[in-house]
Amino acid sequence: MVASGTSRSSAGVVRRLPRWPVALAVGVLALAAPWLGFGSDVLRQVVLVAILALVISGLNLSWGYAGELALGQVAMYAVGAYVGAVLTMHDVDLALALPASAAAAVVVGVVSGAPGIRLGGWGLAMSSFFLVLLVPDAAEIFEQETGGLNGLSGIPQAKLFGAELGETGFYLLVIGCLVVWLAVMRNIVTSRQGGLLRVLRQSGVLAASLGIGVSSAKLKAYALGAIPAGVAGCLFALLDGFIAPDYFGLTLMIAIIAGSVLGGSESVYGCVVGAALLQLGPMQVTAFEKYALVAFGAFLVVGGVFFSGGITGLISRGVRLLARRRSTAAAADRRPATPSEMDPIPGELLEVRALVKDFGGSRAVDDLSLIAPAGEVTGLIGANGSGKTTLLNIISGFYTPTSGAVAIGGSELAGSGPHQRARRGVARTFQTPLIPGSSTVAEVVASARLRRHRCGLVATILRLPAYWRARRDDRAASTRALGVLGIEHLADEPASSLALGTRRLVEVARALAAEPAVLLLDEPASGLDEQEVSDLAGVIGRLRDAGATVLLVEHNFALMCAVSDRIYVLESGRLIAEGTPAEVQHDPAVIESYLGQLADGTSETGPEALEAAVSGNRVDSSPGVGNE
Ligand SMILES: Nc1ncnc2c1ncn2[C@@H]1O[C@H](COP(=O)(O)OP(=O)(O)OP(=O)(O)O)[C@@H](O)[C@H]1O
Repeated sequence: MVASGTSRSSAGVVRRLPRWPVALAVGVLALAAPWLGFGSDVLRQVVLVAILALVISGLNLSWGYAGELALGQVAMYAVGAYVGAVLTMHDVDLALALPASAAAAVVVGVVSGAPGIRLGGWGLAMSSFFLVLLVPDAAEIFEQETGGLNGLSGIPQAKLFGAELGETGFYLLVIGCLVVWLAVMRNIVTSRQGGLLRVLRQSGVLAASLGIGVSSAKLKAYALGAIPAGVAGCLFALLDGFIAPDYFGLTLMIAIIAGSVLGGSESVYGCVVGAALLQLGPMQVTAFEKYALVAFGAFLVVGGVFFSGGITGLISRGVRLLARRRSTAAAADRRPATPSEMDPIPGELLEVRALVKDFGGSRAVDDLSLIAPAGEVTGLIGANGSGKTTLLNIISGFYTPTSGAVAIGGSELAGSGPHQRARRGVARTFQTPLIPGSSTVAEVVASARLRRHRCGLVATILRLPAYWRARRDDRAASTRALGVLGIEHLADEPASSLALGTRRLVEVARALAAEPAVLLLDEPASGLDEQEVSDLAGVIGRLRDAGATVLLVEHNFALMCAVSDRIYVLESGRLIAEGTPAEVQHDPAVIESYLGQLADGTSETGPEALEAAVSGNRVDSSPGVGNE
């Protein structure tokens, strides 16, 4: 079953080297600091770094990993601080006050984030920005509890399980919270949930096509990021026994973004680096306060321009370079190895009935009916703008048809969105491969399994048996899918660094790993060289032989004729011909449509002429989901 030549590259080995032992060693060292002779001043600075790191890590989760810029961390930090302070003043133990602060931050995050996420685009960034502006007003409205603009003083010393913590105890608590949170975050981002976040960041369209409910997944990431902010707020309130709305303003918001960019927003431990740089650097200078906004803005620009990926990204790149990643990856990204056998694919009948799609006044699909049976390749050709991608977008649920129906296995899919269609078994590739930037090939393929064998957050964080089962299942499925395409040896390579042809194969492997009832291939040969097209033809033929239902949209007429059992021809959204490749090649309507009558009244026929005509019509872009 497994492809030959599958030895792992040294780059892959380096990528998989765990970083947590280094982080754990730093954590243990920090915990031991009170006994290593450091004075109160130093310990206080470490506490401030840890608190800032907690807030930044929440932003990293929603922005760095899930790609949703949310500026509300400061507001959730403030909520945690006020809830923690008020509860402590009412003699509530920290064992309760800390989770309550986190919970309050999550509630505020969800309530304020939901509308922003639903709005899409910059909706969350805008709504969370306004949330930060509301902090002083909220403090004034609840003046009796919060002390209003003058702040809240007299917050007593923290008690944990009834015992006063003292300076050392409080220090250990703060560092302990950071260590535990970073362990939780690491377990999240190195799991399926992490894969889900990366898919979300790459593209909502991709996420939906993999069966992920985009809005709820984004909201979950945002809510998760609120937890460390709420905890940090509670700890901050107890540090000096005083808080005021001034502490939670725009300057801190910019500082947090700068810390995230500098440390590395797509990194678990980058938050500590970013927080330490800010806290131990500019925040120490008293005169800095006056120019803080400008300075943090400058950090942001410098970080964004010179270290995309932040300092931790820089270190990772250095380590990979040491392992001579470039040469190894180049060697690995060669032609596919001998593919392994394909398991049977339980394809289902796809039916499109009298479909119409209007965009404003223009009709993109006009009364189109076709069937794609299991165990066959059904081809769809047509000049640019003839409605092929629109049809794929309707089948996969991204567009709602004006009228008509789509059915799989005899049951209609009316009213279901793209993620529901994906769950029903519709898998697709895209004209431009959608591959999350920082994922390995194996992770990209395994992302097709995110909706299967659900493994909850608790099982993921605590590494319960359900987590290991899901992980084994994912690995086996991606190994199988990559094996049948002959690219299993690339499993640990960064997927986005591969050549276009290989990325297309990775997309097909991802679709295959979803065990699709219907497989939609949108121009898979575009941009491939002759050898790659021939490899692709072999793969499509084997998909058909394994029982898959394949609907192939392609401009490469030779490939279309070589692999299709039946071809449908579109012109301006209407079906003008259908039949076997031989029938279509000689169909007068097709010849007329692509070639027109020649000057001498004759017409040129055959696949070469048609292919030339179709390719001649080709331009590279048109609007719509498929053209992302
Ligand atoms: N989201 C949209 N809004 C408005 N018009 C659209 C949209 N998507 C597609 N169209 C229009 O519908 C028609 C069919 O486009 P479609 O992309 O489906 O064609 P196609 O056959 O896939 O072309 P290509 O081969 O270039 O991908 C075109 O006139 C296009 O401009």
